[in-house]
This record gives sequence, C-alpha cells and structure tokens, in this order.
Amino acid sequence: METIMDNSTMEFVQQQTPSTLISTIQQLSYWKIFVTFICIVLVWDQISYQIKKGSIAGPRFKIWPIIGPFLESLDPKFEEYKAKWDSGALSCVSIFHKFVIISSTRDISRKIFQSSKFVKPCVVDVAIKILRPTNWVFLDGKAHIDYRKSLNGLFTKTALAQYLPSQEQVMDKYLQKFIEISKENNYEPQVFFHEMREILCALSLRAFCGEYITEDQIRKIADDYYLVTAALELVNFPIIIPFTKTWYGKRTADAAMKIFEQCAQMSKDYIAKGGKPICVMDAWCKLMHDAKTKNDEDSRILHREFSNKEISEAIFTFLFASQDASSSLACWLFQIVADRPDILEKIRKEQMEVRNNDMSTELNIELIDKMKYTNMVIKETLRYRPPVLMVPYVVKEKFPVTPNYTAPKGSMLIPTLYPSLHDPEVYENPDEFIPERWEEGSPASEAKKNWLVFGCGPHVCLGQTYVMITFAALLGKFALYTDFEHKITPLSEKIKVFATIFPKDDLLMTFKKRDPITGKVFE
Ligand code: HEM
Repeated sequence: METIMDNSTMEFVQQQTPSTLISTIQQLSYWKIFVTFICIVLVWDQISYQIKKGSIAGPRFKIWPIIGPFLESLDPKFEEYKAKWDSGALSCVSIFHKFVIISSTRDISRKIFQSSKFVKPCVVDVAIKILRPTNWVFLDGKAHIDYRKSLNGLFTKTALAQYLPSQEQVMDKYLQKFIEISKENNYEPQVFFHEMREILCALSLRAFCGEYITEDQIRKIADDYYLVTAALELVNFPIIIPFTKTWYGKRTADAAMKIFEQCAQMSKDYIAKGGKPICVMDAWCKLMHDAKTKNDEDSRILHREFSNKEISEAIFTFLFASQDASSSLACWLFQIVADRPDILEKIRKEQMEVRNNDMSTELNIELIDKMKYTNMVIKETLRYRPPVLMVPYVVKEKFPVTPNYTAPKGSMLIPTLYPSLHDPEVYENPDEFIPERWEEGSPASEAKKNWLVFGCGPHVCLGQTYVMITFAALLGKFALYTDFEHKITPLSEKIKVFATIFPKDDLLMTFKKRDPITGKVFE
C-alpha cells in the first residue's frame, strides 16, 4: 500500500530525522556501534567480492570473511593450485582486500603476458625495499623496454660463450665436492637439495662476476641466499622489523650488492686496460666502453655509463631471478635422469661423441650446440616440471581479459604456465617423461605457443639461453665423470612449492667417481 504524506508531514519528518538519528546513535552503546560496523564491513566484503568475481569460477562466497583462504596461502600445495586451474579458464580468490584472478589456458595466459598496456609484474611490497626502488626490474613500459635492450646483449649466445670457461671450473670443483660428500656418507643417499642450490649459486656468481668475486664471498652469498627467498614469500609483513625474516633478507641483499659494486669497479678498470670479457660484468663494461668511441647514437644511449650501484642492483636481480628457478630445474633434472638409466646412457653416449672421445676437450658453444639429446632431456624436464608455475601481474587499468570478463583495476592477475605445458593435445601422455617428443619437426617442438616455461612478451626471461647452455654443460659433465643414484621414496614425484617447485623428499642422492672412457666406477 502506498503512503501519501502531505507537505506539512514531509517538513516535520525532514526537521526531525537528523536529530532523531543523532539521538538514536547516542542511545547506542559502543558495543552496538562496533557490531554494526563489523556487519557493514562483512556485507561489503561479500558484495565487493561478488561484483569483482562476475561470471568466473571461484567460491560462491568468501567462506572465511575478510581473510579469504589466507591460511591456506601460508602453506601452498600443488594439488590445490591444480584444482584451481582445473576449475575454469579464469578463476578467482580474494585474500583480505586483494582480488586474485588466475588464468589457466594458454591463450589467455599469453594475452596477459603480452598486454603491458593493462598489466605490469606484481611483486610483494617488501621486494621493492629488498631489491631497492631504483632497481631496473620495477621499470614499466618504454623505460623497461629500453633498459632491457641494454641488457639483452649480455645474454646472447656469443656473450654466453665467453663465460663458459669460468663456469667449467665451478662444475669441476663441485663434481669433486659431490663425490667427497657422498664418500663421507659411505655413499648412502642423502639430501642434496642444499648442494644443488649452492652449485647453482656458484655457477651464476662466476658467470656474472667472473674472478672479481672470491670463493669466500660466493660461499657466503650461497649460504645466506635462502634468507632472501624467505623474505620474499608471498605472505610476509610489509614493514621491515629488526630480526624478522624480511630484515635478514634485506641485510643479505645489501651485503651481496656491496660485493657486486666492488666487482663492477674492478671490471671497469680491467676493460679500460683492454681486458677481454669473461663474465657478464665485463661484457657490460665492454659495451659501455665501446659505445663511447662508436659513432652510433643508439648504442651510446643504450650503453651509457651505468654506475657501479646500478650494475650491482641489476646483477642482484639476475641472481634473484635465477637462483630458485635454476635450483628447481637442477633437482628435478638429476632425479629424473638418475631414475631412468636408459636416458642417462644415451646422454653419456652423446657426450662422448660430441667430444670425439677426447676428454681434454674444453666446453665451448659449438660443443654444446651438438648436444641434441641432452638438450631434449633438459627441455622435457622444464616441460614436465616447470620451475615457475605462475607469474603474478597487477592490473594497471580495467582489462577486458575475455569478451565476458573485465579484470578490475588493482586486482592481481596470474597467468599460469603448467597447464599449457601439460596440454594433452600438444604433448601426448603429458604426465610421462619423454625426451624424444622434442625431435625436430615433432608436434611438441612445433607448438611454440605452448612453450611458456620462460613466460613471453616484454618481460620474457632474460636468462633462457643461459639456462639451456649452462644445464647442457652441467648435465653432460656430471653424466661423464660421476655415477649418480637417486633413492626413490613415495614423495620423490610429489611436488613441494617453495617459491618454485622441488621434489617433496628434498632429493636423496649419492655421487661416485666415474671414468668417462671405461665407465668404471670408483668407491
Ligand atoms: C630454469 C630457470 C629459469 C626459469 C624457469 C625462468 C623463468 C622465468 C619466468 C617465467 C619469468 C617471467 C617472464 C614473464 O613475465 O613473461 C622470468 C623473468 C626473468 N628471468 Fe628467468 N627463469 C630462469 C632462469 C633465469 C636466469 C638464469 C636468469 C639470469 C641470468 C633469469 C633472469 C630473468 C630476469 C631478469 C627476468 C625478468 C625480466 C624482465 O622483467 O624484463 N632467469 N624468468
């Protein structure tokens, strides 16, 4: 029934309402105000979630009000991620005020990677403090593209060839070390997860800083680096409080960058004296040095004089980007190859052939180019167990991801890599490890769009060629000079998520000395 009020009644109500409201509020206890406020926040939290969610997959309501699945995110599980990817091409969760959208198809993931107008890489708040706000990785748009152009030259095949001799020395040293550690443990399988992280850190630091960095400095950075990984976990307190994870992480990063600054100056001096580049820093200093004398405007802009601080921050980002992903690859690669003696045998055969059975052959790019089968094993490992499962981006402005869904500004948009790499239409029996699927001209090798291991678009991995070359060299040498065994446990094939992914049993292995010519194994 409609109620009709005359003018005088209306005036009365208008005059009375504010004071009635104030007196009603005055009569409310603090407790009632508090409860009302909480109710409004809870209702708003649910409504805001519904609006942002729209038609995409995700929990019908925020089961845990406000916090969402925060507690689950403290201990991420691969199986839970997988269930999320399987739930829809786009799915969502909301944790506190953050709305997170996950894409699981190849084409939507590629679209996100390539839409720098709408998205930029998303980092946890504390990363800006640890990597420093001045760091190049936080650049966006044209500034980022221009900076990348000046760095791309440090990771070309020609440049990488210069770093191989120093890397080979590191491989030889750790080969002996792995054998000694195993011998001390009577060749009983033991956890090799930490050793894998250490060798990868040492390999990177030698490639990046050459001989300017000492063995002690390498060991110190390798030992402490896990503090940086822990500080940059997805869920961490954004303010740096003394003696917390983030504080230790920042301290470690600052100490490493101080060392890199000193190395940068040594490299500049060496190149100024006409030295030949043998590491990333040298290659960078040489580009800067040559640009000064070149009559080429572009090259002078790209290779302007970078300060030692800038170089040190960039080198730290290389270490940061490589350390976890490369360690993950190393763990899976050694486990998988050790568990498949037929594959190991083929690698050994190829390694002997490319060296013409001459064990004095030193590593070089031509040699690595010939390691076709070894390369296929590495590619298949990256496909089978991609170290990076997802790459978080943040939406800069409303982004029409599909014709039916627009991602709201400020939300987190996460393209995933795993589903594209396990797509049964491209990779037959995707959950089986089959290096031969990478033969030239095969469906897998032709499906370039599915190869998202290193991302795609303007932020595509700077180190991808470095990864393929370094690992072919590493696996080849270990296959020739060691006999390695892996102890299979029920957890070996299970995936543990720690920034990247690792075998859940932390890789139980043992290494014995092997004669590459006769195949004789020494105890
Ligand atoms: C198995 C090892 C590695 C994997 C799986 C991997 C994967 C990735 C992925 C998925 C991205 C994000 C790409 C995107 O957003 O489109 C990335 C970025 C990056 N990676 Fe790697 N990476 C590896 C090793 C390395 C190494 C060894 C280096 C350095 C030498 C490196 C340097 C970088 C850098 C600097 C970026 C950021 C590039 C930018 O923002 O412009 N990565 N990597």
